Amino acid sequence: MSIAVKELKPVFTKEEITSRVREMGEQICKDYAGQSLVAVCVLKGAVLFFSDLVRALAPLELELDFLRVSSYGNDTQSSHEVCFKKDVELNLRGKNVLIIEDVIDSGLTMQKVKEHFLVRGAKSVKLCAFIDKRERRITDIKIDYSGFVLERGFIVGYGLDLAEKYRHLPGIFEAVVEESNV
Ligand SMILES: O=P(O)(O)OC[C@H]1O[C@H](OP(=O)(O)OP(=O)(O)O)[C@H](O)[C@@H]1O
Ligand code: HPA
Ligand SMILES: [Mg+2]
Repeated sequence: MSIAVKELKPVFTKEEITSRVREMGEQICKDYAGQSLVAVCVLKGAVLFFSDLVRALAPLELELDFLRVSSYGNDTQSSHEVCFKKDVELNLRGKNVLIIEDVIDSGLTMQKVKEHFLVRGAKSVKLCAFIDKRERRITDIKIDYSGFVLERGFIVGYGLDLAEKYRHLPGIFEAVVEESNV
């Protein structure tokens, strides 16, 4: 199966993203005032959102760490197999963990990652996702902080990829694709 991108339709501009990230940062700072926190970036997709958001959390006592999981490969559909490729390095026992993710789609990735941190002894695990995409959800994962809700559409940019492309774009776009068996 090959996937060709026919068009990139603008969904959120760089300015809309910046303003929403600032609001999310203010809310998280209020909620965690006086507490320490480990912010975990879920690589690769969350890398741009993470680096913007943590700078909006400057008043908090924060540690940063990175996890790498993958389930989409080069496709626009989840393989339903969440493959852990790199674990966090900090000891999470007794810590407040905030998972920072680019998109929740089926919810499978976050279901597995949340369970993983609870097993590692975190005191609390909350989820912050920039895009909450609803149509393909098959879990009842709770998103504690979400940037924007979308019903459908495979999106790219601001860290999100299609077959590793488009992650570097500062805005978010819907990739209109054509699939063929050749
Ligand atoms: O809710 P789900 O259906 O599980 O989809 C969401 C996950 O899929 C993407 O990761 P991907 O497997 O593409 O890896 P990547 O972050 O390296 O792009 C995205 O970054 C999320 O981690
Ligand atoms: O819409 C999406 N775009 C990019 N990666 C994704 N992973 C799950 N959903 C998406
Ligand atoms: Mg991806």
